[in-house]
Amino acid sequence: MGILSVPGAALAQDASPAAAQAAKAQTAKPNVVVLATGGTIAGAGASTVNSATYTAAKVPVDKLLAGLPELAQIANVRGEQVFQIASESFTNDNLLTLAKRVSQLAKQSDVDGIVITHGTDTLAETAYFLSLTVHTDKPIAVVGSMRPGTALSADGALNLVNAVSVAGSKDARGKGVFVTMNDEINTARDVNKDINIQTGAFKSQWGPLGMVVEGKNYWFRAPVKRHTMNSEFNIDNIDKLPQVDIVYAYGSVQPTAVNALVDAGAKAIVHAGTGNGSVADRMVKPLQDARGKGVLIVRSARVPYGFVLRNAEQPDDKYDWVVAHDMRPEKARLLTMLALTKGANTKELQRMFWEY
Ligand SMILES: N[C@@H](CCC(=O)O)C(=O)O
Repeated sequence: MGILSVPGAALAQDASPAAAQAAKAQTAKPNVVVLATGGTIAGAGASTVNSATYTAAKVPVDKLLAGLPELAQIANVRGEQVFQIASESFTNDNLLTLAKRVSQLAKQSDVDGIVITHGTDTLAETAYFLSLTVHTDKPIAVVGSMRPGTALSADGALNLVNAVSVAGSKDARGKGVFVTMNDEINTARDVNKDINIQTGAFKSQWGPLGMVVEGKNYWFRAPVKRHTMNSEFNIDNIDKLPQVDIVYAYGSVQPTAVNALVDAGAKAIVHAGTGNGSVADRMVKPLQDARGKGVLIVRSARVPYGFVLRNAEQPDDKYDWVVAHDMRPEKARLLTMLALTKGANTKELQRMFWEY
């Protein structure tokens, strides 16, 4: 018998088995906070056939949660609207504000797990930033959707239910920050948005950690890289992030962007090179000159899979450059910013790219 159909007489008795059972079920459920930041998961289109034409960041978190009574069976859920933006407009300040709030909540004894709803465009960046900076063993699940809730076969509802389920589970503790979309549980470090128009958009080149199906987690692997509790970065001690920018490689590329960024005060430049992080001959000197002025140079690749080898393609030891290992340029930028908050030199930054 459901709690709502318990007769009034039974409710009036403090010690009735039904009331006691309901109270126990309430306390046994995990407490999960949903921090909403916008994106398609809070988007709305003009009609059900608008799967790609819609406005992101429209629906407030309370309305999102109220539309999903299923959540109450999994956890005691409450929402907070942190931002209401499309994620391509996320800034360093947004990252700091969000991570600090996540850290505060994670310290509360009445919070068991945290979900962040987010636009998918930079979702993987935010997830990685949280995994590098929030010291907690409580599960953090970052989630979005590829279709607005108004569309046919909208994916946000199940993605959000799965995120709450993962964030509330004991077996997810200590495994860091997750991206839970399309039934998969991916680790924040490895996952990226690889497709811009399908629901199976998020992929990790090293494979998902597991799957969440009907509220149960099925784990197949665990992250081996440093994250959350084992990170040397702590958002509680970071109030500002230095300027780090990305330079993209392509045929006929010229040093214009590198020079302009150095002049604009970049403290590090991530070079999104071709192939194995290769650098055009005419770009080598400008990058060396930038390094000579104290700017850190990180050699990454615009190729989505594989990884960049040190001293292959370019003599990194000789030039005092760093390689981004398997980090995509936009994630390499995050780790580099955090390294700079600690005054890291190239040796320390390289060590961080191997470890995180
Ligand atoms: N570009 C928007 C919508 C895309 C999405 O959430 O899937 C954003 O990242 O917030």
